[in-house]
Amino acid sequence: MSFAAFLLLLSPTPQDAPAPQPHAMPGEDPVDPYKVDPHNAGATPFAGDGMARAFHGQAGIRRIVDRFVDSNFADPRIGEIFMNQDKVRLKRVLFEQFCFILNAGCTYTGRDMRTAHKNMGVQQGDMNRLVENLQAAMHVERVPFAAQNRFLAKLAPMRRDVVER
Ligand code: HEM
Repeated sequence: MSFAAFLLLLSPTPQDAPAPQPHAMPGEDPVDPYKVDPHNAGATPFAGDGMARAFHGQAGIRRIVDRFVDSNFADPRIGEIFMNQDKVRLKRVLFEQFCFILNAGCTYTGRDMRTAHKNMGVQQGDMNRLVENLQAAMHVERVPFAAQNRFLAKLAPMRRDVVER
């Protein structure tokens, strides 16, 4: 038997394999189906390439998102909300969202903010803490302060879809 045929034997049959999620990366948990729409990102992108440059392009955005997500998971105040959530997916879609909004050349394929944060019980204090973690990650990447604040101002209105009252 050829090596390729042997591998085929080992692979799960189509009936066993869960339906692949469009856009998902290896290691992600499946999520309930939803419609992919750029509006799901919750904000319109900046014009021009100034913001993308301030964040050091896709590589810089990737570093910020990785650090930001890790700090949220490790956070003594809000880490509990992230516990048992899919970090692989969160890093991917959050990168897409930031990259899309910063006009750095990405499409957002994640869920809308209301659906993504439904029944999570997020309070205003949690949101403040998350913003502090984002500020710290942008600071490490040396994003100029004015650009940090322009970006935070884009995210601020999403509060109404994230925070529960
Ligand atoms: C403007 C503020 C926020 C933005 C832009 C944002 C963005 C996102 C995005 C893009 C996703 C992934 C959506 C998807 O999987 O399709 C997500 C999921 C998540 N967010 Fe946020 N988020 C915000 C605030 C918060 C806050 C304040 C918390 C809690 C302190 C939080 C906790 C989570 C958790 C735990 C998930 C994972 C949900 C899951 O996998 O089912 N988020 N968020």
